[in-house]
Amino acid sequence: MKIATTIKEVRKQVADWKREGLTVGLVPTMGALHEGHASLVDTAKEQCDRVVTSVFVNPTQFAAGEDLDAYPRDFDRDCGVLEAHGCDLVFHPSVEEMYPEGAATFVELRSDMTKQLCGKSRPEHFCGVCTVVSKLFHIAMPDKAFFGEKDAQQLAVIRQMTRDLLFGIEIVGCPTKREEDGLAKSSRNAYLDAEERKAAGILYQAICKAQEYLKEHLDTEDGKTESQPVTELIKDIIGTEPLAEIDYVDAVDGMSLLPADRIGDGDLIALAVNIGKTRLIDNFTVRK
Ligand SMILES: Nc1ncnc2c1ncn2[C@@H]1O[C@H](COP(=O)(O)OP(=O)(O)OP(=O)(O)O)[C@@H](O)[C@H]1O
Ligand SMILES: CC(C)(CO)[C@@H](O)C(=O)[O-]
Ligand code: BAL
Repeated sequence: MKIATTIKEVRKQVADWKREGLTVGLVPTMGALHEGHASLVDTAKEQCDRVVTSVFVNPTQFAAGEDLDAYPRDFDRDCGVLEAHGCDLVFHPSVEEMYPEGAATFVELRSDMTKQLCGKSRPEHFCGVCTVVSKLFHIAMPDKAFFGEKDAQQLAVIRQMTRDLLFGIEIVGCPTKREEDGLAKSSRNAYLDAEERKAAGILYQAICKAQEYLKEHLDTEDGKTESQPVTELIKDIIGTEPLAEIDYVDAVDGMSLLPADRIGDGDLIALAVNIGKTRLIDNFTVRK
């Protein structure tokens, strides 16, 4: 496995691969890798001849006061994980490499999609994500790029940006990997102390109850049901956990991510919950 810190090195390696007729998959990450990230690399390996993983904690997607400085970083450990999963090239640039002095161009998706869900409490976040992902696409020029469904809004935003900017890259969504109690794996789980970690299980418990509810309540005629009882059910369950503070529990259209009064197959229920100081997100797609 090669390690590159400059754009030039990545471009040269990718150009060599393309000359040989090999396909390239890109897995963008912010490091502190866990089995969720590893599953993205595994899927990329299955679908592409060569896999590039970026490890870059992107400052522009963090607002002032968020956890940019505290965000876990352990590049040596990350390299061990990536090597074990057959990654071919790791791109680990400096902030100056990705944002050269004076860089003032940003990529912004001007649609209500970025104003829903996490966009309500993180209004600048998706602009930072779109900007860095565009840069990574230009650098690695992948055939396919792999993103987790845990970050469902990010996946939808990147799909639209990729279409709008004519990147010609296939975006592949990958299922959420979970801990034994169902908690979605996340780099930020490392912030939780033992008591908070136990409390965090409430998110998945609420999701499972909501899925059970939906199995019984999807209308036989149009395959839909009212959203509010489902989101209220989730809120009530999470409300039983004293360490949990809800940011949002929303039901949205699966394509536009706009609020939906009635939901059915393909729509999304997404939540963000603070456990102590740690903000956790999770979601599921409604299935008939
Ligand atoms: N549990 C998971 N299962 C599958 N993919 C995941 C999981 N967690 C993160 N990913 C995906 O890995 C990619 C990189 O995510 P990132 O580095 O932000 O990790 P993270 O664990 O989501 O961190 P954070 O704590 O910041 O949310 C994203 O596409 C993300 O959706
Ligand atoms: C896509 C991404 C790597 C961009 O910094 C980040 O938002 C993430 O890790 O999900
Ligand atoms: N996985 C999303 C990265 C972030 O929360 O900044």
